[in-house]
Amino acid sequence: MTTFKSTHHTVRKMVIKLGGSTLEGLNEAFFRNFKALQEQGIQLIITHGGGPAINRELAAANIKSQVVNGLRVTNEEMIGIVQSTLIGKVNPALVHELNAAGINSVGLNGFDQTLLESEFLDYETYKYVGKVKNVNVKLLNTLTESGIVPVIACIGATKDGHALNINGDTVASEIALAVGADRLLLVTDVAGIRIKDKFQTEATPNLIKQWIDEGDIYGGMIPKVQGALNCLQSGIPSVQIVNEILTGTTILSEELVK
Ligand SMILES: Nc1ncnc2c1ncn2[C@@H]1O[C@H](COP(=O)(O)OP(=O)(O)O)[C@@H](O)[C@H]1O
Ligand SMILES: CC(=O)N[C@@H](CCC(=O)OP(=O)(O)O)C(=O)O
Repeated sequence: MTTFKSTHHTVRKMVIKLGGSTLEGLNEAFFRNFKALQEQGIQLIITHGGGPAINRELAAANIKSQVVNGLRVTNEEMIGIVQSTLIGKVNPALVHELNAAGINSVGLNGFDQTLLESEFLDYETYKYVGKVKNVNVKLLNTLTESGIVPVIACIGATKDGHALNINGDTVASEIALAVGADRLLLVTDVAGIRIKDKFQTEATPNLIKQWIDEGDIYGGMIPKVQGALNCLQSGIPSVQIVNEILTGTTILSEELVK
């Protein structure tokens, strides 16, 4: 587990991002611990990715994709597949699992009450990839204050109704910032940042910059650490990159909610 900064504080709002790599392996302990956090009065928001599911659907359509700085270059042909996979398949499957475990959840994406108002990030380089301009915090507050967990797919919506592909880690950090979360948890398939075969327990902005420059952090880890830094620099007390599956440990342990 890589902790960017750890202070003892009371957590009231927490954003948990479930990487596509983790979605098929959520276990009973995850749901149990999630409920324990809710019972302590912590308001929870889930965001998710779905990279592996998107890869499968693109392969089935014989489309190859390219990743630049950890972001999938998404052309016009691909955005429809990304949108239908995340909103039509990955999101309802996760919402079903949560509801079946007794966690009241609703599935959302950027179009719902303009939850994620977005713009093109850089059309030349990434095509239909977005950046978040505004988050509908009121909608999220209404749900969380009613004990409902918003489960958000990482699709943004432009003012004129285009769907844009946004990396799941970016959405998670933007939402954490917008709602003023006390903690952001990025759940993935590795137990934190690994540099030359050693997991880093702590990371600083300077080290991260160096690790990216030297190629020790690459691919999907880039938007993760960038999102984490963005949150820390804007005052979110703690961001952690954790792995639920490989370590078999309880990720939502009591230590996290002190
Ligand atoms: N320094 C690093 N430490 C750990 N993982 C890294 C590092 N650099 C790149 N990665 C890659 O990032 C992956 C996690 O990102 P990603 O595949 O996007 O996961 P998720 O679907 O959970 O968002 C790891 O499985 C690993 O292949
Ligand atoms: C722009 C961009 O890179 N979008 C991501 C969205 C899904 C995602 O982030 O999934 P993970 O959480 O599994 O990485 C993609 O197309 O793969």
